[in-house]
Amino acid sequence: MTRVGIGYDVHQYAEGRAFILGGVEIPHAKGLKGHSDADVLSHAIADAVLGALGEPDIGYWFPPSDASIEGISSLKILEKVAEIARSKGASIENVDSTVIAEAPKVKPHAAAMKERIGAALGISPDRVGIKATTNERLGFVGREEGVAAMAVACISLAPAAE
Ligand SMILES: Nc1ccn([C@@H]2O[C@H](COP(=O)(O)O)[C@@H](O)[C@H]2O)c(=O)n1
Ligand SMILES: C[C@@]1(CO)OP(=O)(O)OP(=O)(O)OC[C@H]1O
Repeated sequence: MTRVGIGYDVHQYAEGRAFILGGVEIPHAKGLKGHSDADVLSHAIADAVLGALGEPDIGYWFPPSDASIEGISSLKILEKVAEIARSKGASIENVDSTVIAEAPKVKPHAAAMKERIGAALGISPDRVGIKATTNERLGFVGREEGVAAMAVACISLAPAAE
């Protein structure tokens, strides 16, 4: 049986922070704000997989109130999500995503992101889709106040786990 899930996340730009997306640090004048490394793409993908698994969202597994996870790499979050999938006898078939950002350019880094996300999820990079678009300068993304990401995931469940 296959199941799908959807994820969405937004992070604000912040001075003095790294810009980490899909586990890759992209050189940029501003980074993203968060309790974690603020990897908006990995968070959307994590929620998509958790949704497909019928599990609670990222904030349940990694509460923003937990001081011990301050600055956590979101690749660790994806590794945990993959572990949850394995524990339920589920295979992650593929994930697809879109980053919505005026800057920086995502495309030059997409191959590296696919490698890192794939490794964290335990799937081949060719099962990780990463696309990007600007918001044509409209809204909070257009004003460069923040970055959004959306993702979908497809998983298959072994018959015993259905
Ligand atoms: N942050 C971004 C935004 C866009 N791209 C790439 O540019 C293409 C054109 O984007 P438009 O919003 O102008 O249609 C888009 O298809 C992406 O390939 C990007 O890399 N990073
Ligand atoms: C992983 C967490 C932990 O605080 O990361 P944040 O950086 O707070 O990011 P957000 O996407 O707002 O919520 C997810 C959180 O659970």
